[in-house]
Amino acid sequence: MENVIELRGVSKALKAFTIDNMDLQIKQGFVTGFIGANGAGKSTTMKLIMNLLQPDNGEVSVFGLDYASHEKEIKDRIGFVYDSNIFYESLNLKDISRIVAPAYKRWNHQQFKAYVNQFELPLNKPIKKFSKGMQMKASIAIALSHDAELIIMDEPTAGLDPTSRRELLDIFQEVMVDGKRTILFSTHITSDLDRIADYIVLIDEGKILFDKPIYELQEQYALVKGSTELLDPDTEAYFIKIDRSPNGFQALTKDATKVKEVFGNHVVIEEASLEEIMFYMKGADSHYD
Ligand SMILES: Nc1ncnc2c1ncn2[C@@H]1O[C@H](COP(=O)(O)OP(=O)(O)OP(=O)(O)O)[C@@H](O)[C@H]1O
Repeated sequence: MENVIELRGVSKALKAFTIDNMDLQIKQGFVTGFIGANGAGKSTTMKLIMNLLQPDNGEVSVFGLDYASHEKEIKDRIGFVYDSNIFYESLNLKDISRIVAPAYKRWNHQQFKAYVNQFELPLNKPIKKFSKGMQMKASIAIALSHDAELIIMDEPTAGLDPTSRRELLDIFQEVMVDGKRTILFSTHITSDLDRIADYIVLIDEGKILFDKPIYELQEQYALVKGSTELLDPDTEAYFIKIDRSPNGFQALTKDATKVKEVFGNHVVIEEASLEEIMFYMKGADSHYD
């Protein structure tokens, strides 16, 4: 199985927001970072993947299975971290592990205790008295303690201090070592992705703009600066978006090699960060790849 998650022609209309005919494949054995502006549709897509929302049209399959007949099996094999606390607030971690454990076939209490120790979480304190970062760590400890093959996390590093964030990224790398697991997580902190992501999916206004290996983004995408005199309808075609100013233009290209070939030393070509790619891709056509 190459794709652990597949969305085919998925549409979902919410009040003022639509996901229209979305296709998405998440590859097994890799870390995929899910990025996009506020309100772009990351959480909505993840809820569709988790069957917390049902599509109006199209198909969602996870591990090659559909939710209609395999919901329990699919959920058993996923570790899910949602962006708000889903546990009963007056319970503590001891109670929660007791309640959560029987729900999973392969709950590993030793593993759970190890994460609780590593994250320095109190076992007897009610979750409502945890800080936001502690609540996130608690969700992550549970998600990583039942031998899940697929780990889906909605902004797991939000609200964590820099040391905890780094520690968590190291843990994500550790859980990926056996090559069998898959991680999909959304984040606004693009430096997290530079550290651990293999693939990047960019979403904007409910549409997937691209789904690419991160090395391909680093190799092919670039920021180009030059004089506006170089621009005409033919040369503009090499760019996704062009910013013009009295001093010249700055643009994003997805074909740095071609731009070098065409413009030579007349332009300056710089590496584009994920943030810059996101900025320039906003409002671009769907599947601009
Ligand atoms: N239950 C709902 N009913 C109606 N609209 C909703 C619902 N949930 C989300 N939306 C809308 O869908 C859009 C996408 O929201 P979503 O939470 O998926 O974005 P996001 O990319 O996760 O954003 P952020 O980065 O801010 O978390 C937003 O405009 C939001 O207002």
